[in-house]
Amino acid sequence: MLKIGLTGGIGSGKTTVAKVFELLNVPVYYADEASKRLYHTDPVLKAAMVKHFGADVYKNEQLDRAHLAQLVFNDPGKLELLNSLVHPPTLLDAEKWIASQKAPYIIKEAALLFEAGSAGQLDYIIGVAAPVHLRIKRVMDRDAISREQVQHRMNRQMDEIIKMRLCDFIIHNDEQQLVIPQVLHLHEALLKLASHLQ
Ligand SMILES: CC(C)(COP(=O)(O)OP(=O)(O)OC[C@H]1O[C@@H](n2cnc3c(N)ncnc32)[C@H](O)[C@@H]1O)[C@@H](O)C(=O)NCCC(=O)NCCS
Ligand SMILES: Nc1ncnc2c1ncn2[C@@H]1O[C@H](COP(=O)(O)OP(=O)(O)OP(=O)(O)O)[C@@H](O)[C@H]1O
Repeated sequence: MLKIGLTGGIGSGKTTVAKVFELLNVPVYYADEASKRLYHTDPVLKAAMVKHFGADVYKNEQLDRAHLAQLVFNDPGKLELLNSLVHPPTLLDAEKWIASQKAPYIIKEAALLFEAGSAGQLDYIIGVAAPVHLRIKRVMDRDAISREQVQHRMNRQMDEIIKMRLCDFIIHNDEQQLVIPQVLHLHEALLKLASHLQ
């Protein structure tokens, strides 16, 4: 089974692209969803979160994401600490999920694939690229947040050009090219690559 990473900067369209792969019956692991689950189900992570970020990161047993985002995206040291707490259990969770799958190939979708050190888990990486102005606009519309809030997160991620250079395949999610034909083309190529492994 081939293990494929799917990454891109904030608002590039990773999740949108991942949903198209899911329609083609490709199992997809969403790292951001997994980390949000682990904040609630992993007692070691939960205790560390309370210890380092205070009891009010949880409200009625639910992680207060807006509060945590406010804390970490304005303070690089705090973000580094959060990453060091949540990325290792997410990597482990992904490994377990991958081991439980049966398919020609699976996809792991993550914004911070390179930054969190999970690229080594994977055979090939797909990058989703979109112009910065479009990424900012899409996230502002999707999350009803300000340009500055999007920019703060963007500033904490690897430069898009460097990230795309590290990828094996690129899907262009701009206003010129259609996404679905690109995904179909890549799906055929990945199935072929996977068949060589059997
Ligand atoms: C701080 C949290 C709770 C805010 O939650 P919120 O629902 O507002 O954002 P969400 O998780 O959906 O992230 C939206 C986008 O923000 C960007 N982003 C999220 N975490 C980070 C980070 N640690 N560094 C840089 N960018 C990030 C990504 O582009 C991501 O796709 C959350 O982002 C978080 O737990 N982050 C740390 C875990 C992580 O690194 N997740 C991202 C991929 S695994
Ligand atoms: N080709 C497109 N045309 C129009 N809207 C799009 C397109 N691709 C993505 N979007 C929209 O842009 C927003 C961001 O896309 P998506 O959530 O897939 O990005 P992402 O890379 O997963 O973002 P994040 O890093 O914040 O998790 C969503 O609201 C999505 O519906």
